[in-house]
Amino acid sequence: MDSMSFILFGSTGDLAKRKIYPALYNLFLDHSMPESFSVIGLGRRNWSNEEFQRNVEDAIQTFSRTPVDEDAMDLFLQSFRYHSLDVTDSQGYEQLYQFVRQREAELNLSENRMFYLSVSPKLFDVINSNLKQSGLIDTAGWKRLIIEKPFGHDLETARELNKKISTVFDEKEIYRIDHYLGKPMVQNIEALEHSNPVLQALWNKEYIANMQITASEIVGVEERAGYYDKVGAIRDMVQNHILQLLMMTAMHLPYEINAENVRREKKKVMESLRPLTKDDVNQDVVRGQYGPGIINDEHIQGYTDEEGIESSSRNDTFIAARLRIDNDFWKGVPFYIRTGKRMEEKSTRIVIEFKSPHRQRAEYEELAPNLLIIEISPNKGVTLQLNSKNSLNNGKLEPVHINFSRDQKDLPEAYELLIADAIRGDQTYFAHWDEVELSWKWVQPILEVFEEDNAPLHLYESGSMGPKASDQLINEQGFHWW
Ligand SMILES: NC(=O)C1=CN([C@@H]2O[C@H](COP(=O)(O)OP(=O)(O)OC[C@H]3O[C@@H](n4cnc5c(N)ncnc54)[C@H](OP(=O)(O)O)[C@@H]3O)[C@@H](O)[C@H]2O)C=CC1
Ligand SMILES: O=C1O[C@H](COP(=O)(O)O)[C@@H](O)[C@H](O)[C@H]1O
Repeated sequence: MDSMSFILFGSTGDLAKRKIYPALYNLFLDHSMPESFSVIGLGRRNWSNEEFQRNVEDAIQTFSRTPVDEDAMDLFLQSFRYHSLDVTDSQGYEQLYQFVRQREAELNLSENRMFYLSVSPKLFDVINSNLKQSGLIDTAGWKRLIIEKPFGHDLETARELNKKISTVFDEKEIYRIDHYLGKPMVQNIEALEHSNPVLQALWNKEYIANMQITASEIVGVEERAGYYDKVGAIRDMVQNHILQLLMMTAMHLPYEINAENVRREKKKVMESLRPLTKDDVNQDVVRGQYGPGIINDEHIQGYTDEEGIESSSRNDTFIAARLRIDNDFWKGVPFYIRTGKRMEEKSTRIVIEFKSPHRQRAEYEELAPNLLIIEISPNKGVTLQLNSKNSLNNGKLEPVHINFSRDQKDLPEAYELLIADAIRGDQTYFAHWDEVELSWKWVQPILEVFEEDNAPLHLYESGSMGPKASDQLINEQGFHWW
């Protein structure tokens, strides 16, 4: 693996602490970091190297999935240095450049530089311009950019951001993080289909009645009122994570799994996704907001009573939608998605409901459908629902479940898998610009209808599975949510 500098903008922030340091540490333990590397943490605060290293160690103690090994930790931290920089100050980049080069010389590193933007999206642009002016990107080795979400606020701002970034980094150098793509069970979808001829043969419109993607959360807006009230579930979850799950599930399997092929097939899914007009939105999309309720015996206040949220807020904390993919594989198969906060359970899953062939025998009429359930998080596993005779119940046909689940703690975290891929230069599980643009294009009419407040806002009880209108949406085709 190439030696490299990992230049982390936002190294004193929440994401770095909860996800990035634990991921780097586990990769280090796993020998998935280059033999020599330098991590340069950036932020405005005036930390010494020792303070920085102590913070990194504390973060790993608190958030790593594996226990800390003191010897390994000491070795790991030797690569970490802190450099104070206000990213809006263009003068400061010269010093940063000198510092990066100094560490490259000390550690005898090749000039491979990974720039990780773990800062507010407001700063993406200024960092990008300042990198362009500085010598940092003129390297004899590779340069790569890992960029956090959200990538734009709507179609237009996403395009502007991409245009600017593209003046500094080539598409092959841009790693847009969507942490759902790093989840092991999401990366398993294509393997499941590829390696099981039984599933491969059934994975199409002939055999599938509908597909359902659910990402329900128990948590509410938490401490992110300022951010969340401006974005809602549609931008926070649907435009990125949910549409990525849709692409991963619906893409036609390429013969060879590599970044180019997977991204080409995902793009095709988005190109075939039937666009919504603003008039369609009320038919195919349900907007909800949580009201008060009870979760785990605890009284929960409604969204508009949360700190930092205006009592008049019409923001969406829940979205359900019906989507159609107009290609040869999926024509006629409805895809249903739903996501929301303050729901009954935390669960991200994909459920594939198979068609029931015409029945000859009356006893088969009441049969449950066959289902393939892919549990993504927090449980990770696959369940197949079949029907079988129960000899303890007069030979009645009843649904049975064949399932396997992975031991949760052994599985790498999404950030581990994604950072490892970026270090190796593998873009398969990063969002290509085409996917991001097509996703914004698809959600744009919904954003506009919501902006104009031209869609009902259905209140749902905290602790429920969303508003009744979401059940009605799926009932229209004779289905229900699994
Ligand atoms: N936290 C999370 O769980 C998730 C976060 N994200 C994304 O990750 C990114 C970072 O989020 P998060 O860590 O939560 O944010 P925080 O607010 O916790 O951290 C922001 C970081 O930016 C630095 N910063 C702010 N202004 C400047 C400046 N002018 N110059 C230099 N550094 C600056 C801060 O350092 P200092 O104060 O020292 O200047 C701090 O390190 C965002 O894009 C967010 O959307 C995505 C998914 C989940
Ligand atoms: O990106 C985000 O994702 C989380 C949900 O992620 P998960 O891995 O816990 O399923 C969501 O809570 C947050 O609002 C959103 O910004």
